[in-house]
This record gives sequence, structure tokens and C-alpha cells, in this order.
Amino acid sequence: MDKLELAEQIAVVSGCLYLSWRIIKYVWSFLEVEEDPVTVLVTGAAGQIGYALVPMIARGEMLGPNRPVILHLLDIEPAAEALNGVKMELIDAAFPLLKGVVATTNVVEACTDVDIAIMVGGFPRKDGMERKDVMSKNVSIYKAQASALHYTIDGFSQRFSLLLPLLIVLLVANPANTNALILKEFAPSIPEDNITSLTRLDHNRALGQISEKLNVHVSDVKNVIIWGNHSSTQYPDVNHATVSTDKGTKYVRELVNNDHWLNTEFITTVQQRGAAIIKARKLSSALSAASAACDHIRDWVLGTPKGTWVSMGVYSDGSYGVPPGLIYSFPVTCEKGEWSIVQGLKIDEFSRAKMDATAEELIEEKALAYSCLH
Ligand SMILES: NC(=O)C1=CN([C@@H]2O[C@H](COP(=O)(O)OP(=O)(O)OC[C@H]3O[C@@H](n4cnc5c(N)ncnc54)[C@H](O)[C@@H]3O)[C@@H](O)[C@H]2O)C=CC1
Ligand SMILES: O=C([O-])CC(=O)C(=O)O
Repeated sequence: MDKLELAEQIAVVSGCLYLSWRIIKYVWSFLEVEEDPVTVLVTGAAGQIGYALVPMIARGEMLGPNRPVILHLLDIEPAAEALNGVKMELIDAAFPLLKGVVATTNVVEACTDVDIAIMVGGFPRKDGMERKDVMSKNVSIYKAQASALHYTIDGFSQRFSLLLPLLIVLLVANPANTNALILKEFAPSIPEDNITSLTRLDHNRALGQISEKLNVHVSDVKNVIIWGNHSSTQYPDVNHATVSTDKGTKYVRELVNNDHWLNTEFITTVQQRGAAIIKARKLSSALSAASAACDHIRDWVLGTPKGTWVSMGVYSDGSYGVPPGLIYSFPVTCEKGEWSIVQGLKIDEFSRAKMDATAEELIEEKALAYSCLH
């Protein structure tokens, strides 16, 4: 046998061993009787969203009341002491579902064995800034952290949980869509469908504005859409939104009966809500952002209720004429851990122009992000 044949045989045997190992691990996870704990990474965990988010996860608000969780908390060295304080409080809260907490400033340790990654770490904007103004600081974080997450899969360090066969990622830190795109580009082992960005906060804000206007319960309002970027160019669209009433399901436009308000003030209120919170609190949204992150992951993993869609920033496949290659917010339904874009909605001229404008901004942000990385 010459050296080449030997090398070939070694490669084949290693390939078979690796495949068998993955199959055994996957089958093993199905045989486990107790619900398998899910490991959730929260980056920027010492910050204000992190502080609101981790107890929600530990209490079962994200993955349901029967799903144990292990939390991996990542922050940077200057926040190490505060991060340890968060860990101490999680222990003190004695959450029955919380099976372990790793608090670390080491990105590789934080990413190891992770099933769900919620990327909050970064710098928030201040009063008077646009979200893209924090671009240069934040995109470089996501390029670096993409490598650690890439290795989680490529280096075979991911546990295989029954709930999720492969790591899923939610990008919260701003500019969220573009950070998610950068993470996708620099973590090629993560399938593009597994990387999303948060526009659920905007979606929930739109539901909240309609519920206030009509004086109905927010859970009776459904199927608003946030198209595009998590920025002031986003397009909150109510053309397909409905309200459940005693007299059956009605369209929001019919009930509001004020197209001028819906096409002007409603849209700008949702677009500018983040800035309004910063003005009022001198800090950006935290409890509503954390709650929206829980909603996003819960619906993605456990499924959207029948007849309901939600908004998620996902990798565009060209649906609705949105350029492919952007992370753009679409209406999606989710089932068994997979999202799909709701198809066939009628788009009028007004909507088309707004959807195109926010896509344009994302194209510009993408170019700006790359220029920051070079
Ligand atoms: N997509 C959305 O709907 C929303 C996004 N945001 C964004 O979320 C991000 C976090 O917001 P807050 O929690 O209010 O900010 P914060 O400043 O309170 O916390 C951010 C944390 O990230 C940490 N951090 C910085 N660099 C890091 C790195 N390389 N690795 C890990 N951690 C790192 C900081 O030390 C800090 O503890 C901001 O970018 C903010 O603009 C905020 C609200 C809504
Ligand atoms: O506005 C900000 O900078 C924080 C944020 O993304 C939001 O509240 O939607």
C-alpha cells in the first residue's frame, strides 16, 4: 500500500468515526427521558438588557415551564465584577429550571456547548444618535464573536439537544440587522437560516399602539408587520393586521377608520419609539427589549400560534422583491424550530416605496460595515 492509499484510508475511517459519533449523540438525545437542558448564551449579560433577560430565561418564559436551562453569560473584562454579581443573583433567586450558570469573559468558553445564542453585547446609542452611529464599535465585535460561534459547530463542541439540533442565533445589539449579516458572513458553519435579528420589539410596539388606539387588549391584535431594518426607516405595516372582536375578526384599517393616522403618526411613533424611550429614561429600552427577545426565541423554537405571524430579521431569499443577501425583517411563521416567510401578501404602492427605502438603507449599512472592518 503506498502512502497515498494509506492517507485515503485514514481519511475514510476518520470520516466514518466522526459520522457514527454524531449519529450516536443525536440518537442518545432522543433516548433521554428527562427534558434535556438547553444551553443559552447571553452576551453583554452585565448590561441592562442582560439583567432583564436572564431571569426571564431562567424562569421559563423563553422555552416554557418544563425546559431546564443552563446559562452562559459573557461580558468584557471591565464588566467582570458586575457579571459575577448577576451570577450571584441568579443563584440567590433559586430558579427551579436553572441547572447551571457560567459567567465568563472568555468568548470561547462562553460559546462552547451552546444551543441558543442571544447576542446583546455591544454599545447602545445615546440621545440624538441613529443606531448606525454605533456601527464601527459593534460590527467588529460581531466579526470576532462569529469566529467563536463558527468553531462551536465546526469544532464539534456543540451538544446536541433534543429541542434544537443546531445552534440558533438572535442578534439584538445595534445595528442589529447588519451585525447579524456580519456574523453570518464570518461564521460560515452556521446555516444562514439559523441567524436572525430582533425586530420583535418594533412588532410589539406596533401591536401596543393599535391596542391603545382602539382600546382593545393587545393579545386581540394580530399580524402587523415590520418590514426591513431595525432603524428609523423600518416600515410598520397594518394592511393585513386584524383585531378579534365580539363580532368576529375585523381589519385594523376598518376599525381605526383613519388612514391618515395609520400612514403618518402611527408609523413615525413606532419608528421613533426607541429614541423616545432614550429621551425619557436617558437609557435605551431594556425590559421591553428583553421581553421581545424572549418572544422571538419562544416563537421560533416552539412555533407561532395558528393563524398568527410575527416579524423577524431573516436572510432575504428575494421574497417581495427584497434584494437577497440582506438581513431584512419579514412576516414569518415558525414551526419546529424553522421559520418561513409568509408569502402572497398584497403590497400596494405606498408599502412598496417604504419597503424599498428600508432595503436601500440596509444596502448602505452593509457597505459601511465592511468599510469599518477594513
Ligand atoms: N434590537 C433591538 O430591538 C434593541 C437593541 N438594543 C441594543 O442592544 C445592545 C445592548 O443594550 P444595553 O443592554 O442597553 O446596553 P448596556 O451598555 O447596558 O450593555 C451592553 C453590555 O455589553 C457589554 N459588551 C461590550 N462589548 C462586549 C463584547 N465584545 N462582548 C461581550 N459583551 C460586551 C458591555 O460591557 C455591557 O455590559 C445595544 O447595542 C442596544 O442598542 C437595545 C434595545 C433594543
Ligand atoms: O433605540 C435604541 O437605540 C435601542 C433600540 O434599538 C430600541 O429601543 O429599539
